[in-house]
Amino acid sequence: MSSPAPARPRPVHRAADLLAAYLPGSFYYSSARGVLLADGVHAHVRGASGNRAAAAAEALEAAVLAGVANPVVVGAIGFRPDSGSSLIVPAVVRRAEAPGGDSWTDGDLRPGREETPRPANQNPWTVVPRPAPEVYAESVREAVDLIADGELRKVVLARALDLVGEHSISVRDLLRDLVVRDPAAHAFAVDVSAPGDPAPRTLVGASPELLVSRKGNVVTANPLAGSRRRTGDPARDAQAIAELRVSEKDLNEHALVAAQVAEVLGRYCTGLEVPEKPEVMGTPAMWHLSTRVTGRVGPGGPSSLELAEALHPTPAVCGVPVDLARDTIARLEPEDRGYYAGLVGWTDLAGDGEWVVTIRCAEVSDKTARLFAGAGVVAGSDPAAELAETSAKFGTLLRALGAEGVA
Ligand SMILES: C=C(O[C@H]1C=CC=C(C(=O)O)[C@@H]1O)C(=O)O
Repeated sequence: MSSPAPARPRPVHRAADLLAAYLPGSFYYSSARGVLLADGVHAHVRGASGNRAAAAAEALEAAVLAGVANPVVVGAIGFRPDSGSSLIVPAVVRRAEAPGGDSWTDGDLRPGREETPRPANQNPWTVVPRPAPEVYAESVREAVDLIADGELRKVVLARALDLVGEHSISVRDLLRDLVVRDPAAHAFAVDVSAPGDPAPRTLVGASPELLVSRKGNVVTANPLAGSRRRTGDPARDAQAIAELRVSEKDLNEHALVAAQVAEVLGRYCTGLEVPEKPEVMGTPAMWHLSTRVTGRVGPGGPSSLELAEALHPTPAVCGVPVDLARDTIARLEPEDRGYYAGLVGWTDLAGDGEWVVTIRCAEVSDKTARLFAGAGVVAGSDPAAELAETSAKFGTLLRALGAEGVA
């Protein structure tokens, strides 16, 4: 057996250089905390649902013994327990830490001097909604009836848009566009190609929702639920924010997520802090109710991936009670979610890492992009409003693809 490689100091990289260095097949992840760009595969991490943190820990230890310095596990896990996962120990990892420890200025992440982002993927698109919008609205109506009748309290129903272009989609340009438009988002690109795929498949997106991060002994989660479209018009946006703060329906929808996240983290953390009332956070496309939950874990405590597996799926993407919500989703949604509503991120040997909820994303393969967006259905949900909310959520990806307004 070889002895562990001595820890080497990490070279310093610029965030913008790492974004520019992304190539198809790389793993890219950026957030307020830093940028991680990974290339090549040292080892694949297998493991069934609920067991992936243990498989990741084993793979990291084996990587150290094989001489990999500072190994990490990176990748994505699908929505359903039997969905695929794409987790690896990469051969090469380059990182850039955010300058102040926890936030970027726009300029840190911009690859060039370009001020106004313009979609680099100029494709004439054919758009196919799955299902048709009226069928989605009908399924929301059915879910509202189920909620009125029985045990189901919340279910998140999603719909998909398939965009087909005339030429191949550049994932590199799409990723760059997403990062430039919203440097505060958790932006990612993950190769999720599976055997038999006719072309490489990449999961790419800009999620606003931190499932969980661990940095040293500090654990943070940032559940979101309860939404309004962001229009860019100051008066309408101020009204949307004011409405969101007092909407009983949205506060109830949000409270279910915040309570589940606090309950799960409470099993692992001490000193849990859960603000009493949510705040409103904004992305370029949406306003969301947001609760930032923090706590601490002891030495040898759970890794970020163990915490993420315990939290997944939160009622931000599934529902309450979870099994009934999952069954309802399987029955009412015509398309398999794949990686949408799963998790994307990284974890290291010390257990540090960051995992986000896989929303505001697309699976891209050659000329096609499949986008998903969902909305939380609770008592009192209006099918037309939930449909409009999913259209607004598609905005993040549609703008970056130059296809705004097709949803
Ligand atoms: C399920 C999605 O968003 C979640 C995150 C924020 C707000 C949500 C909502 O208000 O329904 C959703 O729970 C999505 O973007 O596809």
